Amino acid sequence: MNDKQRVAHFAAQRIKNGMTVGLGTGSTANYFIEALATRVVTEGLQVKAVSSSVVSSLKAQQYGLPLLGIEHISVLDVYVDGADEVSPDLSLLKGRGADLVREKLLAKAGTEFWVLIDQSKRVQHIGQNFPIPLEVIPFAWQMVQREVSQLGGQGRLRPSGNGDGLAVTSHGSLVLDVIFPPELDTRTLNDKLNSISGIVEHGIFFGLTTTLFTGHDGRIIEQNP
Ligand SMILES: O=C[C@H](O)[C@H](O)[C@H](O)COP(=O)(O)O
Repeated sequence: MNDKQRVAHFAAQRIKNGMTVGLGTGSTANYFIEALATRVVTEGLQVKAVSSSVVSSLKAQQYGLPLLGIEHISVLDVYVDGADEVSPDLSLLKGRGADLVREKLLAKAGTEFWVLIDQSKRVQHIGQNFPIPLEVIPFAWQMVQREVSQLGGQGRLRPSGNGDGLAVTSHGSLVLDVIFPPELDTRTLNDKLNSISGIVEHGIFFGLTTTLFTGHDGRIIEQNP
């Protein structure tokens, strides 16, 4: 078992009977879905799941987890997902995939938001290893690019996987991957990005994590903000 599998398994043991659980997207979220489904089968655990992407829906379906459509809920007991970066104040960078909109909606709808990572995701500041993904309304991308450049951001549209087109998210947006000056603190950047018209959603998850579980050398470290 690697650290991602171990942390996913650990979090799945924390789910209680009757909970509505949001399922994240990515390899760690997939391990969590598998571990949760195993409890449903072996222990008769009763849960309802809401998925953040087509991929996690398919995974949940494959394991027989009962799914609710996101349009049918307004609140969750817990949302469980991975992250691309986590800073010491438990801010996150997410969105290397294409499911940012649903991921942030579910993170906000969760009474709790559990973040599952291995040690490689720990950073000193958000944006250290990856640009910040901004999901933008396609016709507004140049206006958004101009606004972020006034904050010192250097952005380019994300190419599609094969490189001969543009990446389109599951929400139908384009993605501007933007590198911001490191001295711009996460809270300020989060506030500024929230206020730019044309940005549908962005990859900074500020003040949302309720518990961080880190798998590190076979141990689980649990932290609250
Ligand atoms: O959009 C992608 C999500 O933010 C993932 O949670 C993130 O990329 C982490 O993925 P993984 O668990 O595969 O490292």
